[in-house]
Amino acid sequence: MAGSKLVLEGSVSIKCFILGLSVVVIPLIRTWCGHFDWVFDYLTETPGKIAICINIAVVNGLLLIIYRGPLYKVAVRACFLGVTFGCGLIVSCSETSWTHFGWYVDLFRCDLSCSVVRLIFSMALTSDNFLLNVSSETVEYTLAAVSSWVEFTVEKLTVPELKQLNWLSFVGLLMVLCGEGLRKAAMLTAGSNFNHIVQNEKARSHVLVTSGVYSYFRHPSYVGWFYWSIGTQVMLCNPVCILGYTIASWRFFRERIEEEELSLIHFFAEDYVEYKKKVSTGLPFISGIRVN
Ligand SMILES: C[S@@+](CC[C@H](N)C(=O)[O-])C[C@H]1O[C@@H](n2cnc3c(N)ncnc32)[C@H](O)[C@@H]1O
Repeated sequence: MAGSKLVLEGSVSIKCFILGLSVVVIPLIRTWCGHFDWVFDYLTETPGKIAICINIAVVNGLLLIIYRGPLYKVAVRACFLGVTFGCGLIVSCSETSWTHFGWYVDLFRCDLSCSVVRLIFSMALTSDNFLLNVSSETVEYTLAAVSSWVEFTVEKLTVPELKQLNWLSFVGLLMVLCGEGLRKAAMLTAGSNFNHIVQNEKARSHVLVTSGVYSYFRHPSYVGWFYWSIGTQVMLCNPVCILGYTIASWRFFRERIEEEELSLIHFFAEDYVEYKKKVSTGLPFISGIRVN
């Protein structure tokens, strides 16, 4: 029963993501008749904006007719991710000084819309998995994202040359891709033992994972996430947010690791203590919970 719900929600989210992504067709139709470099201009011109608004309204109307209740929530979120991913793609492919911002939007969307990967892990694919629900952590996440957009825009207008450091943006892109790769590798390795909410009670099926990426770092997904978040700001050449994200993520993971390791020692006792002795957390200056 739960399995069929999972497959249904998974297929709805994929279909709606693609439906939202259809936004890329609008400037492409015009591009086939003209030059590519005005694709971005088209997005910012009034006819382009109207065409995109009409596209979104039509798609949303379709979703309202087709889906009801919780399935509509899944559909509308997946579609929203598709639309923003599509807009990011258009900006990334255009000859504009906003290209790096387009990369950022797409990589950010990729992270949020990893419903396909989550399907592989057989996790419950509810609207929670899009990480767009309002919880205190999501508010902080949104604040962090908004401050990076504000910094990017302000500096782009006041010190535009700072946003043209292509080599730095490539370093950031590399950090984002490697971080995301490590995080996904951790999820794949841990399988059903990987839970987005730190567990306080041990499930019967929960076993200690020490192989694969877990043999290099005790917290590979947090290592990946840490460098992914800083990488997004390096990519945007945002000096203030690079510092802010580094401090905020470091403090967040230090606390989270201590909380998580307390439960893990409770669950696996000596086995975890032994594992802790052999493998480091992977995060700079974070050693995890102290064991006497
Ligand atoms: C979001 S996952 C993060 C896992 C790990 N901290 C990482 O960075 O890859 C959190 C869940 O993973 C579980 N967990 C963490 N390390 C584990 C391990 N080595 N083996 C099995 N479960 C683990 C914790 O009990 C927690 O519920």
